[in-house]
Amino acid sequence: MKKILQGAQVKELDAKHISISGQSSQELMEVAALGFVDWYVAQDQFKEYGVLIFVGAGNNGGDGLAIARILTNQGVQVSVVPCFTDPDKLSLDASANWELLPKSVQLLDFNELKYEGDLVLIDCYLGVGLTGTLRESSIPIIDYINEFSGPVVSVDIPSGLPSETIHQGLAVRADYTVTFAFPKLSLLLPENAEYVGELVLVDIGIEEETSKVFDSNFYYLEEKDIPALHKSFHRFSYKGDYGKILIAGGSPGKMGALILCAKSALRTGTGLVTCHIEDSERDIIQTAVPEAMASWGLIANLEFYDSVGIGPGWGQDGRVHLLTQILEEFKSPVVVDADGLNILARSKELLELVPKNSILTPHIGEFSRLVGPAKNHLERLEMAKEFSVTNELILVLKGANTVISLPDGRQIFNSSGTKYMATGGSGDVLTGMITSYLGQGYEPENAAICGVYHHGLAGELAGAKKRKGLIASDLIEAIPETYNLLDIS
Ligand SMILES: NC(=O)C1=CN([C@@H]2O[C@H](COP(=O)(O)OP(=O)(O)OC[C@H]3O[C@@H](n4cnc5c(N)ncnc54)[C@H](OP(=O)(O)O)[C@@H]3O)[C@@H](O)[C@H]2O)[C@H](O)CC1
Ligand SMILES: [K+]
Repeated sequence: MKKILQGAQVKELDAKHISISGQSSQELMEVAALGFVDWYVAQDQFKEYGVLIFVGAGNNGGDGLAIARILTNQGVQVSVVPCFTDPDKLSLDASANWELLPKSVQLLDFNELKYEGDLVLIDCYLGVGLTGTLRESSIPIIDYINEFSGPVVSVDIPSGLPSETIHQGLAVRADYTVTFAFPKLSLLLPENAEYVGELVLVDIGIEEETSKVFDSNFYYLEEKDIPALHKSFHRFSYKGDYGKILIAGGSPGKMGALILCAKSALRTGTGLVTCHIEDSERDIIQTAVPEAMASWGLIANLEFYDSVGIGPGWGQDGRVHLLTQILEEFKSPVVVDADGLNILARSKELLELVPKNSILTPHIGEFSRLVGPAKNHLERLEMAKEFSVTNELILVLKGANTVISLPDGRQIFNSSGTKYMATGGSGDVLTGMITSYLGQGYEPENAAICGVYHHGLAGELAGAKKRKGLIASDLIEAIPETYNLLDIS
């Protein structure tokens, strides 16, 4: 899994990579530029466009000059706007790429900018080398980029955006940010979403091993990390091997949440699902999910189950005794969501009963009730880490880049998902998936990671077809497709 380093560590990371690989820094810049161009030319929406590249004096500008050359050689019409006064002051690698710039590239003076036709503006003005507050002289350049009528693509980071913090001042507001090696932390903070646009990560061949020595608790979860975390089953496996799970949830008027949770657990691969419900609701569950069983009253034989999911659509009144029973009698990790979390938030004694390594899946509102209100996402991340470490629990903080906080202090940002997943029942589906993996015998950490990643991927697959018409049931239908896509059997 990729580590998320600080912007200031990029130079050290490059230096370490260069010493290990024997590649020069200019070659690394070339790899980055080629990676960008590969992504760019694959974008159908830009097919008929020329490009206007804003280039700064540092290596971000160097990337831009290399991109200008490569795109020109591929037949794209390229103009460059040098945002520096003296080419002699360019960084070493930027200067080398300045010399290599084809004569056919038009150089445009920023103060006399006039252009015609459909253009994509590529922002290679400032990268992670930005220090302190933006200088006066940068303001007109960034203002210009933000007033540009066409699409804006920022390279590595939107110019003016610091790489670790929440930003409120002036910075490029990009439609796309194509970042190299690893996503900078600021690109993952919801408060910065207006600057970042759609985030694309381009691998530049720096081995994960190289970043091992750097100090960071933040990681970025990608598709390539997932297959190795899955357990494999064989043809003699029987339904008991796939896990027997109990879901305690649902209440009159909120049976839908439980139904979604149970169905998603089945689609994730669970062999036997039992729903613990109120007596009055048994017809609903048996009709809606014939594959599931139902139980009611006190839970008779908790030891029969491999995992327990608690909370979807449950309500809080009259549930405390049942939650206490589960937490006291079920000694293995459980999954707690929704009203299960709300009860824990009210009763810290119950929180202490939650088995170690259990997985709690709050959205921001539930997080704020359970852990406390945060003034921003950075503070929330710090609180989440502290909560996980202190209580030895796994906390899945749901959002655009869901963050999994682990008891050893690591925090993993998920990369899969789509905006279309912000729909009722999406969280219930996630609970079903994580409970399912836990019941299949996955380590709790892997259950949380696989659940979160496949949930997001199901969202991408369903979202590609249904867009804003996506509903939670579409996510469930797309779970099997995620196994096909990742070749997981
Ligand atoms: N491993 C990788 O990810 C690679 C990244 N690459 C690219 O390199 C940049 C980082 O390049 P660097 O040269 O360190 O710095 P930048 O180009 O981002 O920025 C330097 C210029 O910014 C000016 N600057 C600094 N602070 C301010 C400010 N507050 N206001 C305005 N301007 C500022 C600085 O000016 P000076 O006068 O101080 O020199 C420089 O002009 C990374 O983001 C990637 O794009 C590599 O190409 C490949 C490997
Ligand atoms: K930039």
